[in-house]
Amino acid sequence: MTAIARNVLLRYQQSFSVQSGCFLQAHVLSLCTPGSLYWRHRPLPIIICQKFASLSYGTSPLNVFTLTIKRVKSYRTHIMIRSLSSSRALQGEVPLTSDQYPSIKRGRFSQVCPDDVAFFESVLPGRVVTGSDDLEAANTDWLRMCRGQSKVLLRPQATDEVSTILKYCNEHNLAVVPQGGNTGLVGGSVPVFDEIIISTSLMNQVIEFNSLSGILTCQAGCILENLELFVQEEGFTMPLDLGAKGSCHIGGNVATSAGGIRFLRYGSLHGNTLGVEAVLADGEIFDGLSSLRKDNTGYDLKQLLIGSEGTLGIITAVCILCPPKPRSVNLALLGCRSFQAVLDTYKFSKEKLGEILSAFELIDCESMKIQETYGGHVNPLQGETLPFYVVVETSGSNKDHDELKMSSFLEEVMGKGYVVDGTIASESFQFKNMWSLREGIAASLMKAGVVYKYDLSFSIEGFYELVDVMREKLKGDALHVCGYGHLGDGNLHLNIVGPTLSKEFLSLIEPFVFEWTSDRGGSVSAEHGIGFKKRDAIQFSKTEKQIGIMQQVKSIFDPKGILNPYKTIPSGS
Ligand SMILES: O=C(O)CC[C@@H](O)C(=O)O
Ligand SMILES: [Zn+2]
Repeated sequence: MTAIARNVLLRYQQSFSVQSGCFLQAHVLSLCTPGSLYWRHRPLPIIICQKFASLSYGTSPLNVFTLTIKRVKSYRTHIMIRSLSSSRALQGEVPLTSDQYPSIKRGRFSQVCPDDVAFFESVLPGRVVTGSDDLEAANTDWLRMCRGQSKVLLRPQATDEVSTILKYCNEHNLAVVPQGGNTGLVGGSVPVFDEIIISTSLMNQVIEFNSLSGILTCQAGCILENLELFVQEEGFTMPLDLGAKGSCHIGGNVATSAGGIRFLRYGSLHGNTLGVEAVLADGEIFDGLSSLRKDNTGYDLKQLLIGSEGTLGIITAVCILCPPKPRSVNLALLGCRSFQAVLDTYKFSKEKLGEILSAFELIDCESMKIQETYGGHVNPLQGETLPFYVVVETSGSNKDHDELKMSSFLEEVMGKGYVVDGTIASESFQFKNMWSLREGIAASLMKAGVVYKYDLSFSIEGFYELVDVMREKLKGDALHVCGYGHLGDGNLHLNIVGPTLSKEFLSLIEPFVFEWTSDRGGSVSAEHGIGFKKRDAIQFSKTEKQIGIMQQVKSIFDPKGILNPYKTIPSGS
Protein backbone atom coordinates (compact mmCIF):
# COMPACT_ATOMS: atom_id res chain seq x y z
CA MET A 1 0.00 0.00 0.00
CA THR A 2 1.22 3.46 -0.81
CA ALA A 3 2.22 5.34 2.25
CA ILE A 4 -0.05 8.26 2.77
CA ALA A 5 0.77 11.55 4.33
CA ARG A 6 1.18 11.28 8.05
CA ASN A 7 0.88 14.28 10.28
CA VAL A 8 1.03 16.67 7.40
CA LEU A 9 0.78 20.29 8.26
CA LEU A 10 -1.26 21.93 5.60
CA ARG A 11 -0.67 25.62 5.38
CA TYR A 12 -3.13 27.76 3.54
CA GLN A 13 -4.12 25.80 0.50
CA GLN A 14 -2.55 22.46 -0.03
CA SER A 15 -3.65 18.99 -0.90
CA PHE A 16 -2.37 15.47 -0.69
CA SER A 17 -3.22 12.38 -2.62
CA VAL A 18 -3.56 8.74 -1.83
CA GLN A 19 -3.84 5.82 -4.16
CA SER A 20 -7.16 4.18 -4.71
CA GLY A 21 -7.49 1.16 -2.46
CA CYS A 22 -6.04 2.78 0.62
CA PHE A 23 -8.20 2.56 3.66
CA LEU A 24 -8.02 6.17 4.61
CA GLN A 25 -9.16 8.05 7.58
CA ALA A 26 -8.27 11.68 7.82
CA HIS A 27 -9.05 13.93 10.69
CA VAL A 28 -8.75 17.65 10.59
CA LEU A 29 -7.53 18.30 14.03
CA SER A 30 -9.45 21.44 14.56
CA LEU A 31 -12.83 21.08 15.98
CA CYS A 32 -16.04 22.96 15.90
CA THR A 33 -18.67 22.29 13.32
CA PRO A 34 -18.67 18.67 12.34
CA GLY A 35 -19.09 17.53 8.78
CA SER A 36 -18.35 14.23 7.16
CA LEU A 37 -17.17 12.89 3.87
CA TYR A 38 -17.43 9.51 2.33
CA TRP A 39 -15.15 7.87 -0.03
CA ARG A 40 -16.18 4.57 -1.48
CA HIS A 41 -18.61 4.35 1.41
CA ARG A 42 -15.84 4.23 3.93
CA PRO A 43 -16.04 6.82 6.59
CA LEU A 44 -13.71 9.71 6.31
CA PRO A 45 -14.47 11.51 9.50
CA ILE A 46 -13.74 15.16 9.14
CA ILE A 47 -14.37 17.61 11.85
CA ILE A 48 -13.60 21.02 10.58
CA CYS A 49 -13.99 24.44 11.91
CA GLN A 50 -15.87 26.10 9.10
CA LYS A 51 -15.11 29.48 10.54
CA PHE A 52 -11.49 29.00 9.60
CA ALA A 53 -11.48 26.71 6.63
CA SER A 54 -13.47 25.25 3.84
CA LEU A 55 -13.00 21.82 2.47
CA SER A 56 -13.33 20.20 -0.88
CA TYR A 57 -12.59 16.76 -2.11
CA GLY A 58 -12.79 14.71 -5.21
CA THR A 59 -11.58 11.66 -7.05
CA SER A 60 -9.75 12.06 -10.32
CA PRO A 61 -10.33 9.69 -13.25
CA LEU A 62 -7.21 7.86 -12.09
CA ASN A 63 -8.99 7.22 -8.85
CA VAL A 64 -6.62 9.36 -6.90
CA PHE A 65 -8.34 10.80 -3.91
CA THR A 66 -7.57 14.37 -3.06
CA LEU A 67 -8.51 16.30 -0.03
CA THR A 68 -7.99 20.03 -0.12
CA ILE A 69 -8.19 22.40 2.76
CA LYS A 70 -8.55 26.06 1.91
CA ARG A 71 -7.89 28.67 4.45
CA VAL A 72 -10.56 31.31 4.33
CA LYS A 73 -10.14 33.40 7.43
CA SER A 74 -7.06 34.68 9.04
CA TYR A 75 -7.29 33.29 12.55
CA ARG A 76 -5.06 30.23 12.36
CA THR A 77 -1.77 29.72 10.69
CA HIS A 78 -2.25 26.05 10.12
CA ILE A 79 -4.62 23.19 10.26
CA MET A 80 -3.22 19.83 11.09
CA ILE A 81 -4.29 16.85 9.07
CA ARG A 82 -3.62 13.54 10.60
CA SER A 83 -3.98 10.70 8.19
CA LEU A 84 -4.19 7.26 9.57
CA SER A 85 -3.74 4.44 7.17
CA SER A 86 -4.70 0.97 8.08
CA SER A 87 -2.32 -0.91 5.83
CA ARG A 88 -3.51 -4.17 7.30
CA ALA A 89 -7.13 -3.44 6.62
CA LEU A 90 -7.25 -4.63 3.07
CA GLN A 91 -4.44 -7.15 2.90
CA GLY A 92 -4.78 -10.91 3.09
CA GLU A 93 -7.81 -12.94 3.92
CA VAL A 94 -8.92 -13.26 7.52
CA PRO A 95 -10.66 -16.58 8.14
CA LEU A 96 -14.35 -16.25 8.93
CA THR A 97 -15.08 -16.30 12.66
CA SER A 98 -17.80 -18.89 12.08
CA ASP A 99 -15.24 -21.23 10.45
CA GLN A 100 -12.79 -20.77 13.30
CA TYR A 101 -15.38 -21.45 16.00
CA PRO A 102 -17.70 -24.10 14.51
CA SER A 103 -19.17 -24.88 17.93
CA ILE A 104 -20.81 -21.41 18.03
CA LYS A 105 -24.12 -21.65 16.27
CA ARG A 106 -25.94 -18.75 14.69
CA GLY A 107 -28.86 -17.65 16.88
CA ARG A 108 -32.39 -18.03 15.58
CA PHE A 109 -32.44 -14.54 14.15
CA SER A 110 -34.03 -13.59 10.85
CA GLN A 111 -31.88 -12.89 7.83
CA VAL A 112 -31.96 -9.41 6.38
CA CYS A 113 -34.29 -9.33 3.38
CA PRO A 114 -34.84 -6.65 0.68
CA ASP A 115 -37.87 -5.29 2.56
CA ASP A 116 -35.68 -4.68 5.60
CA VAL A 117 -33.11 -2.83 3.48
CA ALA A 118 -35.89 -0.74 1.95
CA PHE A 119 -37.10 0.16 5.43
CA PHE A 120 -33.60 1.15 6.55
CA GLU A 121 -33.18 3.24 3.38
CA SER A 122 -36.41 5.06 4.20
CA VAL A 123 -35.11 5.94 7.68
CA LEU A 124 -31.50 6.63 6.66
CA PRO A 125 -31.57 7.78 3.03
CA GLY A 126 -28.14 7.25 1.44
CA ARG A 127 -26.76 5.92 4.69
CA VAL A 128 -27.27 2.20 4.23
CA VAL A 129 -24.25 0.30 2.93
CA THR A 130 -24.80 -3.12 1.41
CA GLY A 131 -21.92 -4.05 -0.96
CA SER A 132 -19.72 -6.80 0.50
CA ASP A 133 -16.49 -5.06 -0.65
CA ASP A 134 -17.56 -1.93 1.15
CA LEU A 135 -18.32 -3.91 4.27
CA GLU A 136 -15.00 -5.73 4.42
CA ALA A 137 -13.28 -3.33 6.80
CA ALA A 138 -16.33 -3.15 9.08
CA ASN A 139 -16.66 -6.94 9.11
CA THR A 140 -13.02 -7.43 10.14
CA ASP A 141 -11.56 -6.62 13.55
CA TRP A 142 -8.45 -4.53 14.11
CA LEU A 143 -6.37 -7.58 14.96
CA ARG A 144 -7.48 -9.34 11.78
CA MET A 145 -8.53 -12.39 13.73
CA CYS A 146 -12.32 -12.14 13.57
CA ARG A 147 -14.33 -11.73 10.38
CA GLY A 148 -18.09 -11.61 10.18
CA GLN A 149 -20.39 -11.72 7.18
CA SER A 150 -22.69 -8.79 7.68
CA LYS A 151 -24.43 -7.64 4.52
CA VAL A 152 -25.74 -4.36 5.89
CA LEU A 153 -24.17 -1.41 7.65
CA LEU A 154 -26.32 1.45 8.90
CA ARG A 155 -25.13 4.98 9.59
CA PRO A 156 -27.55 6.84 11.81
CA GLN A 157 -26.87 10.47 12.63
CA ALA A 158 -29.29 10.94 15.49
CA THR A 159 -30.56 9.08 18.52
CA ASP A 160 -34.12 8.88 17.24
CA GLU A 161 -32.83 7.19 14.07
CA VAL A 162 -31.08 4.56 16.20
CA SER A 163 -34.32 4.18 18.11
CA THR A 164 -36.36 3.61 14.93
CA ILE A 165 -33.83 1.09 13.63
CA LEU A 166 -33.65 -0.89 16.86
CA LYS A 167 -37.41 -0.95 17.31
CA TYR A 168 -37.68 -2.42 13.82
CA CYS A 169 -34.86 -4.93 14.37
CA ASN A 170 -36.37 -6.07 17.64
CA GLU A 171 -39.80 -6.54 16.07
CA HIS A 172 -38.30 -8.38 13.10
CA ASN A 173 -35.85 -10.43 15.16
CA LEU A 174 -32.77 -9.03 13.45
CA ALA A 175 -29.48 -9.14 15.37
CA VAL A 176 -27.22 -6.07 15.43
CA VAL A 177 -23.68 -5.17 16.39
CA PRO A 178 -22.85 -1.57 17.34
CA GLN A 179 -19.56 -0.33 15.93
CA GLY A 180 -17.53 2.73 16.84
CA GLY A 181 -13.95 3.10 15.56
CA ASN A 182 -13.57 -0.70 15.40
CA THR A 183 -10.34 -0.58 17.37
CA GLY A 184 -11.29 -3.15 20.00
CA LEU A 185 -8.96 -6.02 20.75
CA VAL A 186 -11.44 -8.74 21.73
CA GLY A 187 -13.61 -9.00 18.62
CA GLY A 188 -16.49 -7.14 20.28
CA SER A 189 -17.27 -4.64 17.53
CA VAL A 190 -17.53 -6.93 14.51
CA PRO A 191 -20.31 -9.36 13.62
CA VAL A 192 -19.80 -13.04 14.33
CA PHE A 193 -22.31 -14.11 11.67
CA ASP A 194 -24.48 -11.70 9.68
CA GLU A 195 -25.52 -9.20 12.35
CA ILE A 196 -26.42 -5.77 11.03
CA ILE A 197 -23.63 -3.29 11.79
CA ILE A 198 -24.82 -0.03 13.34
CA SER A 199 -21.99 2.44 12.98
CA THR A 200 -21.74 5.55 15.15
CA SER A 201 -19.34 7.25 12.73
CA LEU A 202 -21.85 9.97 11.76
CA MET A 203 -22.87 10.70 15.33
CA ASN A 204 -19.91 12.98 15.78
CA GLN A 205 -21.26 16.21 17.21
CA VAL A 206 -20.19 17.96 20.37
CA ILE A 207 -23.49 18.84 22.03
CA GLU A 208 -22.26 21.10 24.80
CA PHE A 209 -19.20 22.00 26.78
CA ASN A 210 -19.43 23.72 30.12
CA SER A 211 -16.19 25.57 30.64
CA LEU A 212 -16.98 26.24 34.28
CA SER A 213 -17.38 22.61 35.29
CA GLY A 214 -15.38 20.98 32.47
CA ILE A 215 -18.32 18.77 31.56
CA LEU A 216 -18.44 17.67 27.94
CA THR A 217 -21.63 16.34 26.38
CA CYS A 218 -21.22 14.79 22.96
CA GLN A 219 -22.50 12.17 20.59
CA ALA A 220 -21.06 8.68 20.75
CA GLY A 221 -19.19 8.80 17.43
CA CYS A 222 -16.84 11.66 18.35
CA ILE A 223 -13.23 10.59 17.94
CA LEU A 224 -11.30 10.70 21.19
CA GLU A 225 -8.39 12.71 19.82
CA ASN A 226 -10.71 15.31 18.33
CA LEU A 227 -12.41 15.67 21.69
CA GLU A 228 -9.02 16.06 23.36
CA LEU A 229 -8.16 18.95 21.04
CA PHE A 230 -11.56 20.47 21.52
CA VAL A 231 -11.48 20.47 25.32
CA GLN A 232 -7.84 21.60 25.32
CA GLU A 233 -8.94 24.81 23.63
CA GLU A 234 -11.13 25.39 26.66
CA GLY A 235 -8.31 24.63 29.12
CA PHE A 236 -9.32 21.04 29.88
CA THR A 237 -8.19 17.55 28.99
CA MET A 238 -9.97 14.24 28.46
CA PRO A 239 -9.73 11.88 31.43
CA LEU A 240 -8.59 9.08 29.14
CA ASP A 241 -5.93 8.64 26.50
CA LEU A 242 -5.05 5.53 24.56
CA GLY A 243 -3.07 4.40 21.55
CA ALA A 244 -6.18 4.20 19.34
CA LYS A 245 -7.17 7.81 20.13
CA GLY A 246 -6.97 8.85 16.48
CA SER A 247 -9.82 6.57 15.48
CA CYS A 248 -11.64 5.20 18.54
CA HIS A 249 -15.04 6.71 19.35
CA ILE A 250 -15.96 8.01 22.79
CA GLY A 251 -19.14 5.89 22.73
CA GLY A 252 -17.02 2.79 22.16
CA ASN A 253 -14.67 3.90 24.94
CA VAL A 254 -17.58 4.15 27.36
CA ALA A 255 -19.24 0.96 26.09
CA THR A 256 -16.02 -0.95 26.75
CA SER A 257 -14.97 1.08 29.79
CA ALA A 258 -11.63 1.66 28.10
CA GLY A 259 -8.61 2.26 30.34
CA GLY A 260 -5.40 3.62 28.83
CA ILE A 261 -2.48 5.63 30.10
CA ARG A 262 -4.32 8.25 32.19
CA PHE A 263 -6.18 5.74 34.33
CA LEU A 264 -3.51 6.04 37.01
CA ARG A 265 -4.23 9.73 37.36
CA TYR A 266 -7.92 10.17 36.58
CA GLY A 267 -9.43 6.76 37.27
CA SER A 268 -11.95 4.82 35.23
CA LEU A 269 -14.76 5.82 32.90
CA HIS A 270 -17.13 4.43 35.51
CA GLY A 271 -16.11 7.46 37.56
CA ASN A 272 -15.66 10.03 34.80
CA THR A 273 -18.82 9.34 32.84
CA LEU A 274 -21.55 11.43 34.43
CA GLY A 275 -24.28 10.62 31.96
CA VAL A 276 -25.16 8.11 29.27
CA GLU A 277 -27.85 8.20 26.64
CA ALA A 278 -28.50 4.84 25.02
CA VAL A 279 -31.07 3.16 22.85
CA LEU A 280 -32.35 -0.08 24.29
CA ALA A 281 -33.18 -3.22 22.31
CA ASP A 282 -36.86 -2.31 21.89
CA GLY A 283 -36.02 1.16 20.62
CA GLU A 284 -36.79 2.93 23.91
CA ILE A 285 -34.35 5.67 24.78
CA PHE A 286 -32.46 5.36 28.07
CA ASP A 287 -32.44 9.06 28.84
CA GLY A 288 -29.55 9.33 31.26
CA LEU A 289 -27.55 12.19 29.80
CA SER A 290 -27.14 13.83 33.16
CA SER A 291 -24.30 16.18 33.92
CA LEU A 292 -24.74 16.07 37.66
CA ARG A 293 -21.68 15.27 39.71
CA LYS A 294 -23.85 13.89 42.48
CA ASP A 295 -27.01 11.87 42.02
CA ASN A 296 -27.66 9.30 44.67
CA THR A 297 -31.18 8.31 43.68
CA GLY A 298 -31.08 4.57 44.00
CA TYR A 299 -29.43 2.23 41.51
CA ASP A 300 -26.97 3.95 39.20
CA LEU A 301 -28.26 2.27 36.05
CA LYS A 302 -25.86 3.96 33.65
CA GLN A 303 -23.07 1.97 35.31
CA LEU A 304 -24.57 -1.15 33.75
CA LEU A 305 -24.25 0.37 30.29
CA ILE A 306 -20.66 1.48 30.89
CA GLY A 307 -18.59 -1.56 29.95
CA SER A 308 -21.59 -3.54 28.67
CA GLU A 309 -19.97 -3.76 25.21
CA GLY A 310 -23.18 -3.05 23.33
CA THR A 311 -25.00 -6.03 24.82
CA LEU A 312 -27.51 -3.97 26.83
CA GLY A 313 -28.04 -0.93 24.63
CA ILE A 314 -26.39 1.23 22.01
CA ILE A 315 -24.75 4.25 23.59
CA THR A 316 -25.66 7.33 21.54
CA ALA A 317 -24.32 10.19 23.69
CA VAL A 318 -22.25 10.66 26.81
CA CYS A 319 -21.43 13.28 29.39
CA ILE A 320 -17.80 13.23 30.49
CA LEU A 321 -16.15 15.09 33.33
CA CYS A 322 -12.91 16.59 32.02
CA PRO A 323 -10.12 17.61 34.39
CA PRO A 324 -8.20 20.87 33.88
CA LYS A 325 -5.46 20.67 31.28
CA PRO A 326 -2.10 20.34 33.02
CA ARG A 327 0.09 23.35 32.34
CA SER A 328 3.36 21.51 32.70
CA VAL A 329 4.11 17.99 31.56
CA ASN A 330 7.40 16.14 32.02
CA LEU A 331 8.23 12.81 30.49
CA ALA A 332 11.16 10.47 31.05
CA LEU A 333 12.26 7.07 29.82
CA LEU A 334 14.23 5.14 32.40
CA GLY A 335 16.08 1.83 32.26
CA CYS A 336 16.24 -0.71 35.10
CA ARG A 337 18.31 -3.87 35.55
CA SER A 338 15.62 -5.92 37.36
CA PHE A 339 11.90 -5.97 37.93
CA GLN A 340 12.53 -5.31 41.61
CA ALA A 341 14.29 -2.11 40.57
CA VAL A 342 11.18 -1.17 38.54
CA LEU A 343 9.04 -1.67 41.64
CA ASP A 344 11.44 0.38 43.76
CA THR A 345 11.33 3.15 41.16
CA TYR A 346 7.53 3.07 41.14
CA LYS A 347 7.33 3.20 44.94
CA PHE A 348 9.76 6.09 45.00
CA SER A 349 7.89 7.93 42.22
CA LYS A 350 4.73 7.84 44.33
CA GLU A 351 6.54 9.22 47.34
CA LYS A 352 8.57 11.80 45.52
CA LEU A 353 6.29 12.97 42.70
CA GLY A 354 3.06 12.49 44.60
CA GLU A 355 0.01 14.00 42.98
CA ILE A 356 1.79 15.11 39.80
CA LEU A 357 2.66 11.53 38.81
CA SER A 358 0.37 10.92 35.82
CA ALA A 359 1.68 7.76 34.13
CA PHE A 360 3.99 4.90 34.96
CA GLU A 361 4.25 2.47 32.06
CA LEU A 362 6.45 -0.57 31.52
CA ILE A 363 8.18 -1.69 28.34
CA ASP A 364 10.19 -4.88 28.70
CA CYS A 365 13.27 -5.64 26.66
CA GLU A 366 11.40 -7.91 24.23
CA SER A 367 8.79 -5.20 23.58
CA MET A 368 11.58 -2.68 23.02
CA LYS A 369 13.10 -5.09 20.49
CA ILE A 370 9.74 -5.30 18.71
CA GLN A 371 9.66 -1.52 18.47
CA GLU A 372 13.20 -1.42 17.10
CA THR A 373 12.64 -4.23 14.60
CA TYR A 374 9.09 -3.55 13.41
CA GLY A 375 8.13 -0.12 14.69
CA GLY A 376 11.02 1.88 13.20
CA HIS A 377 12.04 3.13 16.65
CA VAL A 378 15.49 3.73 17.97
CA ASN A 379 15.86 3.03 21.67
CA PRO A 380 16.53 6.48 23.14
CA LEU A 381 18.76 4.81 25.74
CA GLN A 382 21.69 3.77 23.62
CA GLY A 383 23.85 2.19 26.34
CA GLU A 384 23.67 -1.47 27.36
CA THR A 385 20.45 -3.33 26.59
CA LEU A 386 18.39 -3.39 29.75
CA PRO A 387 15.65 -5.86 30.71
CA PHE A 388 13.12 -3.15 31.65
CA TYR A 389 12.24 0.37 30.61
CA VAL A 390 9.66 2.63 32.23
CA VAL A 391 7.92 5.72 30.93
CA VAL A 392 7.25 8.15 33.77
CA GLU A 393 5.09 11.22 33.24
CA THR A 394 4.22 14.11 35.50
CA SER A 395 1.40 16.54 34.86
CA GLY A 396 1.00 19.59 37.02
CA SER A 397 0.40 23.28 37.08
CA ASN A 398 3.75 24.76 38.08
CA LYS A 399 6.51 24.32 35.52
CA ASP A 400 9.49 25.17 37.73
CA HIS A 401 8.22 23.17 40.65
CA ASP A 402 7.38 20.13 38.49
CA GLU A 403 10.70 20.18 36.65
CA LEU A 404 12.56 20.41 39.91
CA LYS A 405 10.58 17.50 41.33
CA MET A 406 11.21 15.37 38.25
CA SER A 407 14.92 16.09 38.13
CA SER A 408 15.47 15.45 41.81
CA PHE A 409 13.42 12.24 41.51
CA LEU A 410 15.67 11.12 38.64
CA GLU A 411 18.84 12.02 40.51
CA GLU A 412 17.71 10.05 43.52
CA VAL A 413 16.55 6.91 41.69
CA MET A 414 19.86 6.88 39.84
CA GLY A 415 21.76 7.51 43.03
CA LYS A 416 19.99 4.61 44.71
CA GLY A 417 20.79 2.38 41.72
CA TYR A 418 17.15 1.64 40.88
CA VAL A 419 17.60 3.29 37.51
CA VAL A 420 20.80 2.87 35.50
CA ASP A 421 20.05 5.02 32.49
CA GLY A 422 17.46 7.61 31.57
CA THR A 423 16.49 10.45 29.31
CA ILE A 424 14.00 13.29 29.56
CA ALA A 425 11.90 14.52 26.65
CA SER A 426 12.42 18.20 26.08
CA GLU A 427 11.26 18.89 22.51
CA SER A 428 7.70 18.15 21.45
CA PHE A 429 8.89 15.51 18.94
CA GLN A 430 10.62 13.71 21.82
CA PHE A 431 7.38 13.63 23.81
CA LYS A 432 5.64 12.22 20.77
CA ASN A 433 8.34 9.63 20.10
CA MET A 434 8.48 8.48 23.70
CA TRP A 435 4.76 7.96 23.85
CA SER A 436 4.69 6.29 20.48
CA LEU A 437 7.46 3.95 21.67
CA ARG A 438 5.08 2.78 24.36
CA GLU A 439 1.69 3.12 22.68
CA GLY A 440 2.79 1.77 19.31
CA ILE A 441 3.83 -1.66 20.61
CA ALA A 442 0.45 -3.23 19.77
CA ALA A 443 0.65 -2.10 16.12
CA SER A 444 4.29 -3.14 15.74
CA LEU A 445 3.57 -6.59 17.17
CA MET A 446 1.12 -7.15 14.32
CA LYS A 447 4.06 -7.15 11.93
CA ALA A 448 5.97 -9.76 13.95
CA GLY A 449 3.64 -12.73 13.49
CA VAL A 450 0.33 -13.95 14.89
CA VAL A 451 -0.34 -12.21 18.18
CA TYR A 452 -2.08 -13.91 21.10
CA LYS A 453 -3.14 -11.11 23.44
CA TYR A 454 -3.78 -11.21 27.16
CA ASP A 455 -4.85 -8.13 29.07
CA LEU A 456 -4.50 -9.06 32.72
CA SER A 457 -4.77 -7.42 36.12
CA PHE A 458 -2.50 -8.39 39.00
CA SER A 459 -1.14 -6.89 42.14
CA ILE A 460 1.70 -4.58 41.16
CA GLU A 461 4.25 -6.83 42.90
CA GLY A 462 3.12 -9.85 40.87
CA PHE A 463 2.82 -7.90 37.62
CA TYR A 464 5.63 -9.56 35.68
CA GLU A 465 5.76 -13.13 37.05
CA LEU A 466 3.56 -14.61 34.33
CA VAL A 467 5.74 -13.19 31.56
CA ASP A 468 8.74 -15.13 32.88
CA VAL A 469 6.60 -18.24 33.33
CA MET A 470 5.31 -18.08 29.76
CA ARG A 471 8.72 -17.37 28.30
CA GLU A 472 10.00 -20.55 29.93
CA LYS A 473 6.94 -22.57 28.96
CA LEU A 474 6.98 -21.47 25.31
CA LYS A 475 10.74 -21.69 24.75
CA GLY A 476 11.24 -22.90 21.18
CA ASP A 477 7.56 -22.46 20.25
CA ALA A 478 6.87 -18.73 20.55
CA LEU A 479 8.62 -16.13 18.43
CA HIS A 480 8.27 -13.48 21.13
CA VAL A 481 6.83 -13.23 24.62
CA CYS A 482 6.33 -9.57 25.46
CA GLY A 483 5.24 -7.97 28.72
CA TYR A 484 4.34 -4.30 28.83
CA GLY A 485 1.54 -2.12 30.05
CA HIS A 486 0.15 0.08 32.72
CA LEU A 487 2.34 -0.91 35.64
CA GLY A 488 0.91 1.73 37.94
CA ASP A 489 -2.54 0.14 37.49
CA GLY A 490 -1.29 -3.45 37.75
CA ASN A 491 -2.43 -3.97 34.14
CA LEU A 492 -0.12 -6.29 32.22
CA HIS A 493 -0.32 -6.68 28.45
CA LEU A 494 1.08 -10.14 27.85
CA ASN A 495 1.50 -10.55 24.11
CA ILE A 496 2.71 -13.84 22.72
CA VAL A 497 3.73 -13.93 19.09
CA GLY A 498 3.46 -17.28 17.33
CA PRO A 499 4.34 -18.19 13.78
CA THR A 500 0.77 -19.09 12.72
CA LEU A 501 -2.81 -19.11 13.91
CA SER A 502 -2.90 -22.60 15.41
CA LYS A 503 -5.04 -24.49 17.89
CA GLU A 504 -2.00 -26.49 19.08
CA PHE A 505 -0.06 -23.35 19.87
CA LEU A 506 -3.09 -21.82 21.58
CA SER A 507 -3.47 -24.92 23.75
CA LEU A 508 0.01 -24.25 25.16
CA ILE A 509 -1.26 -20.89 26.40
CA GLU A 510 -4.94 -21.35 27.29
CA PRO A 511 -6.45 -22.13 29.71
CA PHE A 512 -3.11 -21.98 31.57
CA VAL A 513 -2.86 -18.18 31.45
CA PHE A 514 -6.42 -17.77 32.72
CA GLU A 515 -6.03 -20.36 35.50
CA TRP A 516 -2.76 -18.83 36.62
CA THR A 517 -4.36 -15.38 36.71
CA SER A 518 -7.44 -16.61 38.53
CA ASP A 519 -5.37 -18.49 41.12
CA ARG A 520 -3.67 -15.21 41.97
CA GLY A 521 -6.93 -13.29 42.26
CA GLY A 522 -6.23 -11.42 39.01
CA SER A 523 -8.61 -10.43 36.24
CA VAL A 524 -8.61 -11.96 32.75
CA SER A 525 -9.60 -8.62 31.29
CA ALA A 526 -8.18 -5.50 32.87
CA GLU A 527 -9.28 -2.95 30.27
CA HIS A 528 -10.01 -4.52 26.86
CA GLY A 529 -13.30 -6.13 27.84
CA ILE A 530 -14.61 -9.59 27.05
CA GLY A 531 -16.14 -9.19 23.58
CA PHE A 532 -16.20 -12.35 21.51
CA LYS A 533 -12.72 -13.67 22.11
CA LYS A 534 -12.69 -13.79 25.90
CA ARG A 535 -16.32 -14.75 26.53
CA ASP A 536 -15.35 -18.21 27.76
CA ALA A 537 -12.58 -16.78 29.92
CA ILE A 538 -14.95 -14.64 31.99
CA GLN A 539 -15.60 -17.64 34.25
CA PHE A 540 -12.02 -17.32 35.51
CA SER A 541 -12.84 -13.90 36.94
CA LYS A 542 -16.54 -14.10 37.80
CA THR A 543 -18.41 -16.68 39.87
CA GLU A 544 -21.29 -18.72 38.48
CA LYS A 545 -23.63 -16.64 40.58
CA GLN A 546 -22.26 -13.41 39.13
CA ILE A 547 -22.54 -14.72 35.57
CA GLY A 548 -26.12 -15.78 36.33
CA ILE A 549 -26.95 -12.24 37.44
CA MET A 550 -25.36 -10.88 34.25
CA GLN A 551 -27.61 -13.19 32.23
CA GLN A 552 -30.68 -11.99 34.11
CA VAL A 553 -29.73 -8.37 33.53
CA LYS A 554 -29.23 -9.12 29.83
CA SER A 555 -32.68 -10.67 29.60
CA ILE A 556 -34.28 -7.59 31.20
CA PHE A 557 -32.56 -5.19 28.80
CA ASP A 558 -32.68 -7.37 25.70
CA PRO A 559 -35.16 -10.26 26.01
CA LYS A 560 -34.69 -11.43 22.41
CA GLY A 561 -30.91 -11.18 22.60
CA ILE A 562 -30.57 -9.09 19.43
CA LEU A 563 -27.89 -6.75 20.84
CA ASN A 564 -24.36 -7.89 20.07
CA PRO A 565 -25.09 -11.60 20.47
CA TYR A 566 -22.31 -14.15 21.20
CA LYS A 567 -20.40 -11.49 23.16
CA THR A 568 -19.50 -10.86 26.82
CA ILE A 569 -21.61 -13.64 28.36
CA PRO A 570 -20.14 -17.18 28.09
CA SER A 571 -21.06 -19.15 24.98
CA GLY A 572 -22.71 -21.96 26.96
CA SER A 573 -25.45 -19.57 28.01
O1 LIG B 1 -1.89 -4.71 22.55
C1 LIG B 1 -2.12 -4.80 23.73
O2 LIG B 1 -2.09 -5.89 24.32
C2 LIG B 1 -2.40 -3.53 24.51
C3 LIG B 1 -2.98 -2.41 23.73
C4 LIG B 1 -3.23 -1.17 24.58
O3 LIG B 1 -4.14 -1.43 25.59
C5 LIG B 1 -1.96 -0.60 25.14
O4 LIG B 1 -1.94 -0.29 26.33
O5 LIG B 1 -1.01 -0.38 24.37
ZN1 LIG C 1 -3.45 -0.85 27.54
